Amino acid sequence: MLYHSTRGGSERLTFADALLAGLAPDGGLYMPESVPTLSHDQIRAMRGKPYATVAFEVIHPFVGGTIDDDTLRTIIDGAYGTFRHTAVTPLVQLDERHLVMELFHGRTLAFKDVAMQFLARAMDHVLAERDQRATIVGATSGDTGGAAIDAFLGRERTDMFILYPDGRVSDVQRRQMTTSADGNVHALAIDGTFDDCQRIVKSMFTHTAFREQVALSGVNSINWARIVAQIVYYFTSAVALGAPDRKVSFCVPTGNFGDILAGWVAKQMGLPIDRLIIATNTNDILARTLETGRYEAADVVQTTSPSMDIQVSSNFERLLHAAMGKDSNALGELMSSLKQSGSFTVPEEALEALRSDFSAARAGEDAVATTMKRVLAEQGYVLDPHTAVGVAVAHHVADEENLDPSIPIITLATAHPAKFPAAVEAATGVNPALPPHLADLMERDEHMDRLPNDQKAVEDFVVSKARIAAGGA
Ligand SMILES: Cc1ncc(COP(=O)(O)O)c(C=O)c1O
Ligand SMILES: N[C@@H](CCOP(=O)(O)O)C(=O)O
Repeated sequence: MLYHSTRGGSERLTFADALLAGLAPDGGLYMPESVPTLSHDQIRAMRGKPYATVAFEVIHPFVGGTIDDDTLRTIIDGAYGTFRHTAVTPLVQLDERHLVMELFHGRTLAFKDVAMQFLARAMDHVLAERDQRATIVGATSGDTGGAAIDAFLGRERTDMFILYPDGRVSDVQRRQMTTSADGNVHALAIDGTFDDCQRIVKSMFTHTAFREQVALSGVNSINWARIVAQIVYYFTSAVALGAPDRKVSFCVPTGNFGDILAGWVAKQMGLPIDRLIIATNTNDILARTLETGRYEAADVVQTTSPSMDIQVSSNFERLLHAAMGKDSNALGELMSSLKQSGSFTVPEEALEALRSDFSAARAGEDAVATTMKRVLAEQGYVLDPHTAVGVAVAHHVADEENLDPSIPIITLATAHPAKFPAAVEAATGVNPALPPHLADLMERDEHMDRLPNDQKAVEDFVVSKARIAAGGA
């Protein structure tokens, strides 16, 4: 199993190399040369198995032997042993047709924990095996940062720098990043949006001298290993509802397009998924793209679902690459157009391919608040605002597109309501409590560095702090 860049660079990497590399030097994202498939018998046999067992079966073919089987099992067991629910990602029925899959039982209360706990252990293993160090730089709109800092806590082979948009994350999210006891972790408040943070991080990967000087690595969903670990819960949830003998649809609160891309890969692997529904908040670039064929960035609007306040969805490039028949040159032209003019037009054939798998809609702020209130009143269940975007869109698309009512729709519950208490309380009157391990979060001391929205300033900071740049072993 080898990986290549969406932009067509000639290098072919193993899973372990792609894991450390993060983003390709040509600015593209790594993709497997082919997607492994699972037969219906293999999928059926997943029923009733523990999450970690299914995780091994799904992840194993992508790893291609670059991590030995016993170590891979240990990594997976360790990762999912950190979850507070034995099912890891349990399903909750909202009504006859709609369910939510709770992805927030990990240490930082967001779906990012599912993949990050795997990624940190896998990366640590590969670095130890090679006796190497790495400098991790990541961009976050709130959740990836906290999850990465927690998962890499105390790992001696990495220094971590997390860029977040100053003033645009919730207090709980910020404190999960700024109260780490680990001296190798740096929370950087950037004077800009998440898109600015992500642009800086991605440009660092194409700055060869810097990349090599600090042995740059990434933990955002531009790293293929993140996607792989996120594929697993599509399988566990679908088989719990009768797959492969029954189809399931998924509705995914979407920003950087990593989570829903994992669902699309699950479908390529043979999981019978009916619709993949992209749910956006007011920052609705993906919903507009599916409707009009124009990918057109607008100014980011701050919403009550801040982790989805994103315009440039990195993983959309992976989907476009497949939808355009892996034509890296044509894809490269679209990406240049995006860089120069902030927009591009999806070729007609590719658009048709996207529409055959995906539906999309947006939920504005009123719909989000109304959905939180309604679901509490009708089902006694408290949604976080991101999940509420998903539930609102799932209902809307089911009605609008007249979807087959016998096919259940699972909305991914991507965060715990306690991460966004102000928005939840304003909509429902309920003030959700943090779990015991975070009970003193709001009293802990905070440490962060404020930096301008400028790649050079961030690179200089990283070089001045990263132990590898100072010749650390
Ligand atoms: C709570 C929450 N929901 C949804 C999303 C969107 O996920 P993705 O970026 O994978 O599309 C994010 C951030 O990525 C998030 O933190
Ligand atoms: N919503 C994310 C944005 C980054 O997403 P990633 O999945 O690419 O790491 C966040 O909360 O940071």
